[in-house]
Amino acid sequence: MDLRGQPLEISSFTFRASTITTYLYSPTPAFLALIENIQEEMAVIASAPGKVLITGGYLVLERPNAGIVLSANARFYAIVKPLFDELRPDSWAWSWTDVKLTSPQMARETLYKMSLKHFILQCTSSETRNPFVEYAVQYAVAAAYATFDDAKKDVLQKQLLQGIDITILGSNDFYSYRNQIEARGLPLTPESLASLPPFTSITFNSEQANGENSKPEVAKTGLGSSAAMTTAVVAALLNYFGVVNLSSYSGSQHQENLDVVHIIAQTAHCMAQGKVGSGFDVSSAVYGSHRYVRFSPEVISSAQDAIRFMPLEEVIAEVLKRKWDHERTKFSLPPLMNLLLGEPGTGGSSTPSMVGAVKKWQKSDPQKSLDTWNKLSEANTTLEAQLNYLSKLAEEHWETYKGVIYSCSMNQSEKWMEQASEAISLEIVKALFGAKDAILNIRCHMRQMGQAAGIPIEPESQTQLLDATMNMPGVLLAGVPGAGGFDAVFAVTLGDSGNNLAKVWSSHNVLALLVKEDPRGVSIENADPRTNQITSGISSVRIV
Ligand SMILES: Nc1ncnc2c1ncn2[C@@H]1O[C@H](COP(=O)(O)OP(=O)(O)O)[C@@H](O)[C@H]1O
Ligand SMILES: C[C@@](O)(CCOP(=O)(O)OP(=O)(O)O)CC(=O)O
Repeated sequence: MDLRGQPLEISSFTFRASTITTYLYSPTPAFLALIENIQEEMAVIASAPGKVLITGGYLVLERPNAGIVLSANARFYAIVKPLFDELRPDSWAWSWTDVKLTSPQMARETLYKMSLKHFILQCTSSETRNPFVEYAVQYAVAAAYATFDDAKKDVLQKQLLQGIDITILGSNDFYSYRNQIEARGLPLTPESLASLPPFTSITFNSEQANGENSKPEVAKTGLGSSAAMTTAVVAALLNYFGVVNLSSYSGSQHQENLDVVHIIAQTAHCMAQGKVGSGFDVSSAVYGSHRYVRFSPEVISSAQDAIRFMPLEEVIAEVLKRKWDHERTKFSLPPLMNLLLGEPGTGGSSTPSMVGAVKKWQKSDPQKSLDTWNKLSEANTTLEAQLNYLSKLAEEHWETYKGVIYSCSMNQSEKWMEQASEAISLEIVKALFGAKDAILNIRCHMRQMGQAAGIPIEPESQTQLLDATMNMPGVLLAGVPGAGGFDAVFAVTLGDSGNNLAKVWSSHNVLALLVKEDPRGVSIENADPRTNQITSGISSVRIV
């Protein structure tokens, strides 16, 4: 069958891609031509979620401390396709190709030349650079060369000579639109957020990133746009080249594919950031919600050194072979519980400088800092255990669980005990209190850590907001996610109580975001999100 010129669906590519892997061990020229054609026609669209780290801020930087990370329905999209329709006749002699990166929300278009020998990108337009995407492209191409045999390398070479056209789009939820909402005279409500068009232009923070309290370049909510962006680009490229096939959702092959995406995205993200963080954000962008224990930093730091004297292809081959020992255990919120985020309008924080301050404090006061860390670790473990116990109770006693959660959702916690009429419901309420006490302990030790390190981990303004939030009917947990600071706060609410909380937040100038938990990790999309109209605002105007 001649497929030339025929439009192909992603689903047919999926089938072909798996067939490609099988047949390339003995490819015929006709078969290679067919593959080339299919790949030429295809745009690959990948998406990866943002995150909220609800326990484990700072501690998760050190193994074996765990962090509970929830992925969000806020997603970053990468659309990858050939830049030129046809191979130019003289292209066989080229030692470079073209890469175009478009970020419509930032009104940026950046052009690069990529060396086909070293896979290094050189910016040829004067536009601002995007190191996350640059590393993602270089490492994904190097990963393809590192894993392909000669026949596949030939196909890849031709695919690269067609140029790479990358478009990146982040859901509105990654960014703060408070200023636009205010400028349009709209109320500070989730409904106003939902009325914004999908992939609205991003507000740049007015202050320059040079002062000590410098704000990030864009007004963001703290959902980890760089990790989701890097992961989406890596996944789209690896799928486009045929290194992985992310379209099949189950089985050990899928897990292996996800692991390859994780290694390349994590390595690219670290290099772009110039530091090796815990990696929970890239991990949740790849695997979705889970309990995370970090990888040993050496798996990447050795690559950072090797890059100076080894060809990139060999460095990446080596990184792929290393023992990646990050742990990811299934975790999800118990049923009938919802994640809610509230943006207090204080502008976001710079995480690296806060991490630096905590590390400095650990060095200067090892005894006390260890004591605080041990207490924090204990409280984190308790919260996790209580939530897991609630999930178990829900599974074993669904009707009772449902009844208790709904009645507690309409009451402040001081009245929760009254909702328990027999042994099982009492057990459920006790576990709710166990979780609530644990988050209060976590907050207390986080505040102590902030005071000792001289940084606002839970600043006074957030303390007031969180205390008021925890006193609202149906609120189980509230806290500062991740590193804390002035980013959006989180709450976990019972039943439908999140709607009421959103209203109360609005009346206190706190904007409830449209973000919900969505356990899905990286995935391949079958349509451009701009035509598909995928936004959390459209999927739900209601909060919970
Ligand atoms: N839609 C986008 N297009 C291009 N670059 C983006 C986009 N969204 C975020 N970025 C870039 O990603 C970086 C944000 O990363 P970072 O400061 O680590 O924030 P986060 O905590 O959200 O990961 C910024 O440099 C920003 O320029
Ligand atoms: C301190 C940390 O443990 C958590 C930081 O969490 P955030 O969610 O605040 O992170 P950013 O998205 O980078 O702002 C550092 C780490 O684990 O890397």
